[in-house]
Amino acid sequence: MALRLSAAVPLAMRRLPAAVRGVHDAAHGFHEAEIRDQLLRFPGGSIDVRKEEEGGIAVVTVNNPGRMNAFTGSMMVDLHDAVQQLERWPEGKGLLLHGANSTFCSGSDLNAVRALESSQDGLKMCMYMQNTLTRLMRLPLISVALVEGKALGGGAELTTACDFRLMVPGSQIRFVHRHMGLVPGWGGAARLVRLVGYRHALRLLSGAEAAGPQEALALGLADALLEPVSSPSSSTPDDDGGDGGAALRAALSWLEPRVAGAPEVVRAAKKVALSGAELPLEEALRAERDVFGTLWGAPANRRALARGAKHK
Ligand SMILES: CCC(=O)SCCNC(=O)CCNC(=O)[C@H](O)C(C)(C)COP(=O)(O)OP(=O)(O)OC[C@H]1O[C@@H](n2cnc3c(N)ncnc32)[C@H](O)[C@@H]1OP(=O)(O)O
Repeated sequence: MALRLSAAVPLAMRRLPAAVRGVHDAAHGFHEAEIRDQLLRFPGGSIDVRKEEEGGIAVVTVNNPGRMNAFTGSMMVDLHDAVQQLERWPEGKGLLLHGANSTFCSGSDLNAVRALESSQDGLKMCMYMQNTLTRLMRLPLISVALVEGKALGGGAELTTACDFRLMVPGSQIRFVHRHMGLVPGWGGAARLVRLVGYRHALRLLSGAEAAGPQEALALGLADALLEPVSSPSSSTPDDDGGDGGAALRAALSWLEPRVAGAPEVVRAAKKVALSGAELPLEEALRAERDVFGTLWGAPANRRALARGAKHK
């Protein structure tokens, strides 16, 4: 019973206010409304969100194919709004992030980069994107980046904000920042180190090396190599009839079994894993206890007991 009482305000929610908090706020000199207005002066492309209510999966498309899905300023704002929308989707379980026209994303739109050349403007954009990608990472959804074609610069950073990366043959993740006289600024370096370890991260960053599927798999940067099979009679929305649609279907097939079942259970799995990744051990244990307390004896747990579930 004590567990149930303490679960009334789960520690995980207090310590990981995942749904609403980024990293930077006014105390750090960051004023979101101000940079938002500035970014909206660089329009083009869109971030499209399609929620599949029945399966609880949202498909998010980075859509600026004329510029290899580079991020314009308005797309940065769109991504922020998409994440905010997904934070307010209690039935949501999964997120599939991909690029239009079978390529992932070529990073910042270089036209916007040139226009925002002062270091102050660059820092504001950096903090805006760090906040958005941190909130994306902390969504209570199991998230997957489907990498087709190239994920370059900020595009490579974006993949690291997802829980999993799936790659197709010929695709690559490449932190090209060094060639632009930069380092990652959207949180990509910090997340890359956590994914592949310090040495591999430093090698990928300092050499601006492209990681294809095999290397990415070996490093633990990618989680699976998809071998999409085209099907002319697909019913997947947004299916272009080519490999893009096939890759999307293959990625959904990978994700669906991982988000099967009751939303509260899937979301709880994400919460405890995230607590383990982000918090010191004792806090993570307390957070895990609190999340556990919300599920023990709850409907999904009772249904499983009633059916006498076996796990062969
Ligand atoms: C956070 C910091 C960062 O993101 S720094 C990294 C910024 N990104 C880059 O430097 C990528 C630059 N682009 C490239 O290397 C190539 O365009 C890549 C993506 C490899 C594609 O090559 P390729 O298949 O030959 O196509 P292409 O060069 O003809 O490009 C097609 C059109 O797309 C455009 N494009 C591409 N990337 C960007 C970008 N990041 N910003 C703005 N526009 C971009 C190209 O300029 C080209 O446009 P156009 O057809 O010439 O009008």
